[in-house]
Amino acid sequence: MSGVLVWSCCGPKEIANSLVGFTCNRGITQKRFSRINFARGASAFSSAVVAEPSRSSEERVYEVVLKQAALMKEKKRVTKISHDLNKDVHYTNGDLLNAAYDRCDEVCAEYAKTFHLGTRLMTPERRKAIWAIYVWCRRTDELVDGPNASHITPGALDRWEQRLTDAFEGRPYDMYDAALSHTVSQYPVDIQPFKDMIEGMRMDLRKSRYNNFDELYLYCYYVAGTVGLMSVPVMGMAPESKASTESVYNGALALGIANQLTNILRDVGEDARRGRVYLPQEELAQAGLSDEDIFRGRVTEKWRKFMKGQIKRARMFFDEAEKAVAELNSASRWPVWASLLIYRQILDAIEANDYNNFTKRAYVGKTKKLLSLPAAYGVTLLGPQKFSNIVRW
Ligand SMILES: CC(C)=CCC/C(C)=C/CC/C(C)=C/CC/C(C)=C/[C@@H]1[C@@H](COP(=O)(O)OP(=O)(O)O)[C@]1(C)CC/C=C(\C)CC/C=C(\C)CCC=C(C)C
Ligand SMILES: [Mn+2]
Repeated sequence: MSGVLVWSCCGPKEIANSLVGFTCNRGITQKRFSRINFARGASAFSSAVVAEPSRSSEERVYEVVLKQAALMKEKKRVTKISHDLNKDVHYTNGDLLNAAYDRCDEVCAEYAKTFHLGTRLMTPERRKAIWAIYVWCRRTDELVDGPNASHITPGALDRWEQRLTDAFEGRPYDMYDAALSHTVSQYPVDIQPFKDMIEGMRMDLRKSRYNNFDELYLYCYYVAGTVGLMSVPVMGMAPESKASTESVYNGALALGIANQLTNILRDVGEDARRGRVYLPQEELAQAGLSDEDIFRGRVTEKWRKFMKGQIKRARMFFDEAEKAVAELNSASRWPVWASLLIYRQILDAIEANDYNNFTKRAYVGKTKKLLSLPAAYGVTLLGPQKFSNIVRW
């Protein structure tokens, strides 16, 4: 557990020290080791740890985190803009830009009602930027998950990436891209997490099994951790925050990972019907389970025990994220708390379904979702500790 604390609370010097510690430890971070041990038991993983002399996914992702945090501190982007976006014809026409953001607003309201409601407390400029990022993410996800998914090739993803670069360089292709183009000209948002999300979609095209948690972690970073990294520069940190920018980025990354792990645990049956098993093969084997058990879809004692470990690990990522939310700009905290509280309840719903995630979909009902909004507001105002002392939840 101490490793987890190191991960989220230390400053750059301690992080650097802990990374040095790693190298001496055959390239395995104490953080990763502790995190996995916490959920699964040390012996189950020691062989995987020794057998992997190269850098772990967490270390590789952590490098991106450091880079993004440095960029936010410098308040500049790496990608060179070919010209001043604010002088560009697209942006001098305020009506067109407003229309572009309005379209993002509509998509967001349609696809993610509660989240959309949650963004209402953000400043108008920030919420428009978050909508633009949301829409780009949603469209990217739809490429591989939507109705045309079977036609999507690596070439199509390459073209999508080229379009992304164009948007970042001030050459938007359509209205939604115009909103994104404007957003990235206003906030220190870097292109790397966006490219990484597309990489996650490529991974989905070529891979349907994950050998171990290290592989799954990388996938989760690509498709969801990236969302956290994209959002922080827009949400902003609280001016009074004493936390390091790196620790806030780590929290944002953790929230993305937690959400994606939850998503995977919720969708085990649905994914299996599409021939996909995201659960780490080595962990399944360690629990005496295999793909066959998943395709058969019977809730056994072995399955329950296995799921308990997986849920525990997802909750650890949520806990890690929680610590960072309070460091965000106060106007941005509400939607983040709301999304955290709602998504975390999916894990409770899996438990309430007696771990039957083969044929029963764990979901958070409308009422619970709506109740999460005032709860999130309460936590935003009081902080999680004081709030839970007042309300038992
Ligand atoms: C306030 C807030 C939540 C802001 C994020 C807004 C945003 C840009 C969301 C984009 C989400 C999106 C469409 C991602 C594409 C890939 C994807 C679908 C990932 C899965 C999301 C869940 O969607 P859903 O349940 O609809 O899944 P299906 O497509 O139906 O399978 C993910 C599980 C991941 C989403 C990840 C986040 C919302 C991470 C949010 C983290 C932050 C906003 C950082 C907060 C900062 C701190 C310091 C904690
Ligand atoms: Mn999806």
